[in-house]
Amino acid sequence: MIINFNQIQYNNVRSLKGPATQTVNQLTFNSNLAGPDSVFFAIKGENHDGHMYIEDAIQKGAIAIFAENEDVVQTLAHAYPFCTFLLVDDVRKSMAYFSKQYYDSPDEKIKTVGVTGTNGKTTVAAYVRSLLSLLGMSSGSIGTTGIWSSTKRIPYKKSTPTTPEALDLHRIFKDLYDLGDQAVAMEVSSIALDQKRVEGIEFDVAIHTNISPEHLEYHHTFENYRMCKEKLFQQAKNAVINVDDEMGRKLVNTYKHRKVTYSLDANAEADLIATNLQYAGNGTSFKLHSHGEIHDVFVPVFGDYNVANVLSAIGTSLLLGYTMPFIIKSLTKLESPEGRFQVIDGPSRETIILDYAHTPVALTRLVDEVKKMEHNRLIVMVAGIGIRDFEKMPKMAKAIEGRADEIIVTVDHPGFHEPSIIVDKVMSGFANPDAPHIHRTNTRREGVLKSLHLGGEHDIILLTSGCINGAQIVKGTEIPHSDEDIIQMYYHLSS
Ligand SMILES: CC(=O)N[C@H]1[C@@H](OP(=O)(O)OP(=O)(O)OC[C@H]2O[C@@H](n3ccc(=O)[nH]c3=O)[C@H](O)[C@@H]2O)O[C@H](CO)[C@@H](O)[C@@H]1O[C@H](C)C(=O)N[C@@H](C)C(=O)N[C@H](CCC(=O)O)C(=O)O
Ligand SMILES: Nc1ncnc2c1ncn2[C@@H]1O[C@H](COP(=O)(O)OP(=O)(O)OP(=O)(O)O)[C@@H](O)[C@H]1O
Repeated sequence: MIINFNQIQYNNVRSLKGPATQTVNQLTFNSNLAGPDSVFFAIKGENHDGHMYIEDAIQKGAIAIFAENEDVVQTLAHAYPFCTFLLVDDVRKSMAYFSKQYYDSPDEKIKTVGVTGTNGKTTVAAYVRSLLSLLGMSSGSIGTTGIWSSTKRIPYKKSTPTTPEALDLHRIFKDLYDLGDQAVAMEVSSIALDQKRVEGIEFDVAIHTNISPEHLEYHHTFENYRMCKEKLFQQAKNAVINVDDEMGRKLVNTYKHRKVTYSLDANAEADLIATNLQYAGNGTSFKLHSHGEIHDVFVPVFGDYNVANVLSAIGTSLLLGYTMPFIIKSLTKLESPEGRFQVIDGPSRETIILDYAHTPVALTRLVDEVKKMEHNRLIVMVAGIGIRDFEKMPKMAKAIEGRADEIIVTVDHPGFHEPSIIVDKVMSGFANPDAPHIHRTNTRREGVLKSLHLGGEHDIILLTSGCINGAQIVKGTEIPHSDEDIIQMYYHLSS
């Protein structure tokens, strides 16, 4: 594509050196991935300064560079006169605006729904994708479980665990639009908001599920974390807000556009309230109170918090113009994401539940819900995540202690850490770490096998936390891993 950099609109270009026009066929922020005719964005990261790799990118064929460092731009523009150099105030911001324009603003051609919150983003994005598609607005989704069109999973190589970098994001929007989808529900992490990955997008709907401490290794303070999440609502035309959450209640006061609020509290002031939640066969039934009317609803999901997540999808559909009777009818066919309260039946009538819960709050609520199901003994596996916040690990142990018959402690994604150090950190949260029903394992595979081994007739085996992209991240490498495969193999071998 021929680009005249003088005609591109981004708000922070300080100067342009070199040719104004170039033929561009690739965007990248990683010099190792630069190829002929690429645009390279020099990002200052936690470990490297992208400015150090500009020459590397040029050697590999980059013909335009976005950079913030004036001295570097001066020197390199002189050395590489065939290359275009754009000096900008904020490379990440420029990357977001440039990517949007490069792909012809695909975010404006489809409805965009952004989901933020400590717990529930993946679940809500999947519910919104499913509900909108059932209502006739074919919708994709973007997040931890991958990139999905309205009909299938699309095998992208992901640049990040949850919210893609801007240049991937706009390509995905374009691909979804080209596939005929009319909407996309995407997880928007606090880190993505901080790193301006969604800058320049005006969301049709922004959803807030809840907030509790998370990612403090990145944001350092809870206040920074909260402020990052709030940014999503400064770029949204409509909002869906959980008022059972403190940040949600504050948002309701500050957010001035159209909004739908939701709650599980019969006494709350909210547009959507679910009461009388009851397990019913393969799902949950409840009464939905909305503006003086009461509706009977059945939805094939488990867990009170998942009913709250369903309310956020209902709110989104209402804001996008659908009517309540149509929505309620469609909810009976709602699809859930994999690994979120995913139930597998074992051969001796054990119930194995795979659930991605990995924050102390999510673990507590998950165990509350699981205990409502009929069972003999409860076996719970918890995993410290090496690439996440170490401070939350002991709190995960506290959330489980005294609530399960057997506890297996293991590791997810050790990263560059020694697995036993991560296990020690989780163990430090138990009042009695030497109790005979608490077991240590150093890999997720061992943890799953130990849990299955301890399970018997009518037991529930709850395997928490999980994989990113079907893999365990070990020393920077993705090692393929699937709990489901291990479960299948275990029962096959022992039968
Ligand atoms: C911790 C963190 O914020 N990491 C992000 C950060 O990387 P970094 O600061 O380590 O980058 P760096 O290694 O210092 O390098 C700086 C720049 O130099 C470039 N470089 C480096 C070396 C080289 O040879 N050539 C080169 O061009 C790098 O490509 C990069 O652009 O900047 C990169 C470029 O923007 C991001 O892709 C990267 O996300 C990584 C992949 C990541 O794992 N992020 C996680 C923490 C994340 O974003 N998580 C959230 C939430 C997940 C959840 O749901 O809980 C998410 O949305 O995924
Ligand atoms: N609304 C909710 N409130 C509390 N806990 C929830 C809620 N929704 C889901 N959970 C719990 O949190 C776990 C993770 O859910 P989900 O993957 O949807 O969250 P997430 O925000 O996408 O997390 P991540 O970004 O780490 O993937 C679920 O498996 C469940 O145990």
